[in-house]
Amino acid sequence: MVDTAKARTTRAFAPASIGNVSLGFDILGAALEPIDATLLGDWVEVKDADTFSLSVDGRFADRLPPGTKNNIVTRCFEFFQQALISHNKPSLSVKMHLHKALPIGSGLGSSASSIVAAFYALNDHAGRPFDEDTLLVMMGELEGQISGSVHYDNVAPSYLGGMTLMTGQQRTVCSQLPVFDDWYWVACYSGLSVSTAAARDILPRQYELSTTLTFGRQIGVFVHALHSGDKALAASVMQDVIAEKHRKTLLPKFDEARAYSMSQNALGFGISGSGPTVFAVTNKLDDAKRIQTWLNEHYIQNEDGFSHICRIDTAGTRILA
Ligand SMILES: Nc1ncnc2c1ncn2[C@@H]1O[C@H](COP(=O)(O)OP(=O)(O)OP(=O)(O)O)[C@@H](O)[C@H]1O
Ligand SMILES: N[C@@H](CCO)C(=O)O
Repeated sequence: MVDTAKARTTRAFAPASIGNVSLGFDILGAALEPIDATLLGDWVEVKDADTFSLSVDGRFADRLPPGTKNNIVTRCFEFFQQALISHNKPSLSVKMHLHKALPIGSGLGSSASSIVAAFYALNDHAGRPFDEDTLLVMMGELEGQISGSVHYDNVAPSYLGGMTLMTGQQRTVCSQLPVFDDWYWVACYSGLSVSTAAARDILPRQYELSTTLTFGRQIGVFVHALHSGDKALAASVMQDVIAEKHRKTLLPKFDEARAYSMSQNALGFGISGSGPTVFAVTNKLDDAKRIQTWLNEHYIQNEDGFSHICRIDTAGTRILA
C-alpha cells in the first residue's frame, strides 16, 4: 500500500512544436516558446498510487476522447510498464494527470506534447532507467500509433527543444541544429481541427523527380545556412514543395494569410505540421505584431483559435515544480 503522505509526484511540461517547418517534411521540427511566457504545451503528472487512474483538466480537456483507455497518456503508461518489465526493471505503481493545453488536431504537435510529457515524467519518476534515444523511439512509436505513421518531427523538438533534424537511425535519432535567436515565429491556430491522418491521406503517393531534387536541395542548403549563420540563404529555401498545395485546401484564408505576411516582411510562411496552425517568421517584433493582429482578425475562425509570437524553445521538456 502506498503511504499517501509520502507519495512522490513528478510533473513534466512538453512544449508545442512546428512539424516540417515548410522545407523538411517529416524530418525537421522546431519547439515553440511564446515571448509572453505562456506555457504553450501539455503537462503530465505522475504520482505514487495503489491503482492506475488518469484525470484530465485544461482548456482542451473536453475535446479528448472520453474514457481513460482512449487517452494516449494511458497507452504511454502501458507501453512504459511493458518496457520496464522486459528490461527486468521494477514496475511503477502510479496514477497520472494530464493538463491538456494544446488543441487536438491543431498542427501544434498536440498528441506529441502529451506523449512526450508522459514518457518524460514516467522515466523521471522511475529513476531514469531509459536513455534519450530509447525514450525518443518509444515516443515515436506512440505518435505513430495515434497519427497513422511514425514521424519524429513533433516528438523530437518537444522533447529536446530547439530545431531537430531526424537522422533515420535508431541511435542518435535526431541532430539538433543551430537556430537564429533573433527570429520571431508567429503561430496562429484557426480554431478548426484537422486530423493528421486525413491530412496525410490527401498527399500524393509519388512525386516528380524535379520535386524530390528541390526537397533535397532545400534541406541541404538550409542546414548549411544555419551552420554558417546565413539568415537570408536559410529563409530563401523555406518553401514547402511537398504538402502545402494539397493541404491548403483544408485551410480557409490560407492564401490571404500568406500574402499579407509576406507583404509585411515575413522571411517565411507555412503550415505548422498538418495544420490548421500557420506560422510566419520575421526578424522584427513590429512585423510580427502586425502579422499577429491580421491573423487574429482574419485567419481565426472561432473562439477556440489563438495566436502567439514565439521564439524557438531551446529547453524542451522540463520538470515543473
Ligand atoms: N492526450 C491526447 N492528446 C491529443 N490527442 C489525443 C490524446 N489522447 C487521444 N488522442 C486522440 O489522438 C488523435 C490525435 O490526432 P492527430 O494526430 O490528428 O492530432 P494532434 O496530434 O492533436 O495533431 P497535431 O500534431 O496536428 O497537433 C485524436 O483522435 C485524439 O482524439
Ligand atoms: N510531419 C507530419 C507532422 C504532423 O503534425 C505531417 O506533416 O504529417
